[in-house]
Amino acid sequence: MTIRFETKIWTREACIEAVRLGRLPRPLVFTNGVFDILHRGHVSYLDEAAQLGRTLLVAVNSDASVRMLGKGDERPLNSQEDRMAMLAALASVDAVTCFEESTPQALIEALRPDIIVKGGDYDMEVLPETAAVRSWGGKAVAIPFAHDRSTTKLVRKIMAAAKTD
Ligand SMILES: Nc1ncnc2c1ncn2[C@@H]1O[C@H](COP(=O)(O)OP(=O)(O)OP(=O)(O)O)[C@@H](O)[C@H]1O
Ligand SMILES: O=P(O)(O)O[C@@H]1O[C@H]([C@H](O)CO)[C@@H](O)[C@H](O)[C@@H]1O
Repeated sequence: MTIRFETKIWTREACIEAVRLGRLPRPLVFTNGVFDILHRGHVSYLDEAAQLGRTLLVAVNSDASVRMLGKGDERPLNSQEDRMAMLAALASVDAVTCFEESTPQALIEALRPDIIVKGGDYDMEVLPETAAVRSWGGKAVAIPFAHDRSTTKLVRKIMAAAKTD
């Protein structure tokens, strides 16, 4: 049987081509991140991001790219394929792709989204992505950090629970 949400997963090249051909209608909202253990903060933030435009595209750091970010030797816990599948299964997400670099800058420049979004743990004013999106008339939006959730906190909780076993 077909897993319907898997059609939302695009290679980088297919994604760029789909945007060029208007198959991912604008306003195009772009966000990126690791999304290692999906939590309520993520899904609320993605729902808010989707409401800013017509298409929400999520770019996930590849496993090699996550290792460049220094989040810890054990990260990512979930592979890029699994992280992309979890995101594609969400109603708020229209398309998912992956990037190999340590930042999404080159992908953003290729896609030229109308809006880029991060969570409120980022200061959009200092991100290089913000300067890029503004250069073609787009906007950078921070969505308030919500529910006091993070993958790091969940990992700590699991480790603490394992120690008391
Ligand atoms: N609780 C939250 N509320 C709003 N946005 C969030 C929240 N947690 C993460 N985000 C946003 O989701 C995107 C992906 O973040 P990320 O996967 O780094 O989340 P995280 O749970 O904080 O992970 P980690 O603990 O590994 O840093 C980022 O743009 C981040 O700002
Ligand atoms: O999941 P994270 O750690 O929020 O994702 C990172 O975001 C960075 C951000 O866009 C600041 O430039 C990005 O550079 C990094 O590659 C991760 O996607």
